[in-house]
Amino acid sequence: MTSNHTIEAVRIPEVKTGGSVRADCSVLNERMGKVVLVTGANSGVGLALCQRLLSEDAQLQLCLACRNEQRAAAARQSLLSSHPKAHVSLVRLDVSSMRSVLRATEEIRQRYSRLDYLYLNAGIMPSPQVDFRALYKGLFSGKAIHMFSTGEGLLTQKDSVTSDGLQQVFATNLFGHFLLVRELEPLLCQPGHSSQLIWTSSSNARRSAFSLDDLQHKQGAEPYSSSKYASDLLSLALNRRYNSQGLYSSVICPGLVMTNLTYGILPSFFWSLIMPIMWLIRIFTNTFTLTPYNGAEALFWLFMQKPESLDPMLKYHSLTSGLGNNYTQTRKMDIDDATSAALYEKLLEMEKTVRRKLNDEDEEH
Ligand SMILES: NC(=O)C1=CN([C@@H]2O[C@H](COP(=O)(O)OP(=O)(O)OC[C@H]3O[C@@H](n4cnc5c(N)ncnc54)[C@H](OP(=O)(O)O)[C@@H]3O)[C@@H](O)[C@H]2O)C=CC1
Ligand SMILES: CC(C)CCC[C@@H](C)[C@H]1CC[C@H]2C3=C(CC[C@]12C)[C@@]1(C)CCC(=O)[C@@H](C)[C@@H]1CC3
Repeated sequence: MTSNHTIEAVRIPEVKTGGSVRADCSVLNERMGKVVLVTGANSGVGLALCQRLLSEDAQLQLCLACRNEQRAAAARQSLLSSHPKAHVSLVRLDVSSMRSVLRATEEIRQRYSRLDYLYLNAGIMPSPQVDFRALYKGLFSGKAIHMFSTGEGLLTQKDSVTSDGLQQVFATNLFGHFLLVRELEPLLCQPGHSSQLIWTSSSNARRSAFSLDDLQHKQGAEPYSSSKYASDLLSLALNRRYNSQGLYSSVICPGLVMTNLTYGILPSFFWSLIMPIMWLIRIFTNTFTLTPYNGAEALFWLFMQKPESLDPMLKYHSLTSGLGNNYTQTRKMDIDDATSAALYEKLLEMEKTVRRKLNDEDEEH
């Protein structure tokens, strides 16, 4: 990781007109009625992002794409209780099921004529196992900070297979989102408009966990790291493919955040117990953002950027200082065009196979 840049979150500029203060119209008009779709919006970082977006822009058309109707309705209710006039709609989407992606995107295409932001945030880390021996060794290795900010060498997961015959982690964290983007292309690539794809990746993404010969990570024990590295590569490929049509893709890492995902690693009472230690570690790494609000910092920061100004080789990290101040910092990703293009080709091939399989199944019934 090289070239770090710290960036403060910017707010809509205000201008004084005849004694009254109003928001700069040129900026505001650009944002009015923007359509934002967030996957995995019913909890954690996704829900915190939605709260922050509505506090920034009351005119947003926000669509929460979630797999569980009850949890989605509860999230919508909590957003409406703090923003009663907000436009918040729901769409049922299980990103790990390709049939669900096709059904949801059909509905989204009927509902909206364009999409300004697509947050690809839903993600899983099933049955995580912590290697406590590696943790103990890491403490005295001189690489403790790196270990705490990336979790490198500390975690393995147990994967399973979906009804489409795909690896669950790959299908959820990457492939379902890839198909989502492909299906929503007409809404994202509108002449005269620019749109943003924003992936919730991770600093746990590691080149050595990923292989072009085993895209789905069937053979390893780190499907999470592999899927997040694949999302970094895919984001670059999407930029190469779609920038000329006004579509821009970026990746972020929210830092270590206390959410359902981390409560799957260690129980919530244990995290609460070691909270003072984590505040202490935060002083040295700033990557322990800990709350969903803090973790959503980079997602929120990107919302306010001109996408043309973003560098496709950088990852945007949410960071929180020892004093609790949030900021976004960029770090260069360990990715290259050749691997990214090769992954993209393989995903297109896989897409064809999946579509063929679904068509065959439809014909059989
Ligand atoms: N927490 C952390 O420390 C870090 C998290 N991240 C990433 O942040 C993202 C958000 O996770 P986080 O907020 O932490 O955890 P949460 O578990 O709180 O949020 C994950 C969200 O994804 C949804 N989701 C999972 N599987 C599917 C699916 N098949 N279809 C649709 N939605 C699905 C969940 O829905 P449901 O409620 O139905 O399960 C939930 O809303 C993930 O991509 C994660 O990898 C990255 C780095 C660190
Ligand atoms: C005293 C301690 C803080 C003990 C906790 C040890 C480990 C369980 C954590 C140390 C670093 C953590 C970490 C993650 C999970 C939990 C740890 C390994 C992540 C891998 C979670 C998901 C992500 O995407 C990463 C950004 C996290 C990196 C740090």
